[in-house]
Amino acid sequence: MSAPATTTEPAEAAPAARRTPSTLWIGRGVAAVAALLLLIFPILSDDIYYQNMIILSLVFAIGASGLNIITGFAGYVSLGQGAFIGLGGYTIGVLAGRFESVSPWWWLPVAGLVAALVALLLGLVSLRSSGPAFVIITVAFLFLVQVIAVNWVSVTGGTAGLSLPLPSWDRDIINWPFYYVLVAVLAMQLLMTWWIRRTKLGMGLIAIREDETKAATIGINLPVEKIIAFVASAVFVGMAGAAYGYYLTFIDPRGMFSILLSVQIVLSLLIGGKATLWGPVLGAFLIELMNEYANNNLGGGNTRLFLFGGLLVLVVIFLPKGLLPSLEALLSRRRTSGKAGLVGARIGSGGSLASLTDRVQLVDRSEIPDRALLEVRDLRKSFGGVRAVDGATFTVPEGSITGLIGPNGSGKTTLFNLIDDTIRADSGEILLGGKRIETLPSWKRAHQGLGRTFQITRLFGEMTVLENVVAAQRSFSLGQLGKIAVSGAEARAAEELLEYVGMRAFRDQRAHALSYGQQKLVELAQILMLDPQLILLDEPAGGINPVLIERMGEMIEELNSYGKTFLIVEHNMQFVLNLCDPVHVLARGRAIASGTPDQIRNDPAVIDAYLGDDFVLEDKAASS
Ligand SMILES: Nc1ncnc2c1ncn2[C@@H]1O[C@H](COP(=O)(O)OP(=O)(O)OP(=O)(O)O)[C@@H](O)[C@H]1O
Repeated sequence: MSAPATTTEPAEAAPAARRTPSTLWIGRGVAAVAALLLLIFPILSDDIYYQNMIILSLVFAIGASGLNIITGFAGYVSLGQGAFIGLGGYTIGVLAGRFESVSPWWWLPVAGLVAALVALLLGLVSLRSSGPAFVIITVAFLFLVQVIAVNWVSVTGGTAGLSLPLPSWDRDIINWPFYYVLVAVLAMQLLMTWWIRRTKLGMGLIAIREDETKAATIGINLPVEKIIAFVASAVFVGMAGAAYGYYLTFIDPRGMFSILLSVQIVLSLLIGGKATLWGPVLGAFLIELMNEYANNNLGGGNTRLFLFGGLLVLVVIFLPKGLLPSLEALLSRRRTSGKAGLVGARIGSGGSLASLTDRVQLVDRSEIPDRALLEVRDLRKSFGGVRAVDGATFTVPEGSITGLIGPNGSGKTTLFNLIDDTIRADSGEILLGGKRIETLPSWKRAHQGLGRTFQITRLFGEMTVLENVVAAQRSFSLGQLGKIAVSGAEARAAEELLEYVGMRAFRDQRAHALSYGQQKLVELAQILMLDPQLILLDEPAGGINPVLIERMGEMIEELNSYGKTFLIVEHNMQFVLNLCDPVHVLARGRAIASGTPDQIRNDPAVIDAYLGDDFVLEDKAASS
């Protein structure tokens, strides 16, 4: 067992993406003071006006922090978040009216459950739509629940609304229970957000936001993770809605399902900063200040819709990241200005596979069965009139490094897309280890042992290098999703793989800051996290320097010596012919030749369709 070769020491790094301990502690200090002030405010001041303002801020903060999970993390923008406040309000309103002897507080968890169930339905919709279409659906959803509340008069009271029981406690502390219940719900919401961000689930959601198709190829179970995110984004919001409804003592459909409430919640999130823990809370308090200003000085009512709608547009254009991330970026710029950081740092010389502890299964080559690991049978895919893959049939023997070559546009990348379900085939069969996989979604194919890199790398740009690797999910279980990803065993395995590809020193850099060659290495580490049986590499030597091409070749050979099977698309003929056996040649979407590198070199059909006479002359010159 050889020791890992040394890499660029992490100590040299000036990680831009990671917060320094001082910034972290300043942030924690500010949050602790704010939380303390929030807790003692009703004791310090009995001013009902300010208590009311804080209560509304807390409702916005819970709504925005819930929204953060689907919008900030998973990238699904919803303008219907206010509906969950309304649903919570109506749950308590209806139940408190029916069961007068029961304290209304008991209906809070029920309100959370109702919101969660409705969110589950919205989550199901998200499986079929995304982007602007999804935003429109969420607005329609908001109006739909409002229409139901208006028309289901026997339950909701229709436009006449519902009255709730008046608080039974001392008038001196009339707001306290509402205030502290909302503080407690906010604390639970924030705790859940903090926990999700640290888990495999959180990594999966951010990966979905960054590139949903790619996320599926690294084993992220899109349907389940999205639905969990939707439910998590609504459950505490429903509870907050119930507390808010009880606090108002009267609810009606116009107030509880107003689009203004949803706009204010979205704005709170966008102004404070998506995908941050405290951004939505900061944003909520700022929005409530503006709310009060608009009510007192601008006439309230529709003026507020005009004000907040306009503000929404301005924030999207001029403050797309929100306050907290912008502040963090500013501090990071000041901290790193004039320092070289990792720019130009050498890629590490890499470690040894044998030093990896538990992630990659090392196989004795003599135990590899003599069979085809991948079989592609009569696969077809057309784009309009273009038959990109037209009856491709070939096999990849287990334990081989198989090459797939062919002219530009011959269908190689499309074939990869069909094999990993980035695109669904029109017809044909794909077998992995003897099992049909052509009807499985991408993430299930990844769990069956398929890993794939892309011709133009597709890392998750806003995630750090380490997060990119740790996001990959080898299998699926709810227990797996709850695993902490940013530290512990998962992070250790990812670091080992980064060490192996020579990129450990870059672990805290955001992926978009890496060079193309560095991204290729991280993408390789990312799919190794899946411990795949079959690795599809799309142009691994394309666009990188000769030293890295050599290192890439060495890693492929070493991984292969430990039992990994490869299918490689590559235009660098020397790279393919030195490394691969067998080699398949694709032309016009079908395999026209297969054989050893020597057979391919000398096949007249291949020379005619792809290699050309120049290649034959150059190849002869190189070998003489
Ligand atoms: N999404 C798409 N929509 C329409 N046509 C497509 C799409 N993807 C691929 N094609 C077409 O299918 C054919 C095969 O493309 P593909 O990218 O698979 O070729 P390739 O062999 O990988 O090429 P290269 O070596 O240049 O990467 C091309 O004619 C291409 O224009």
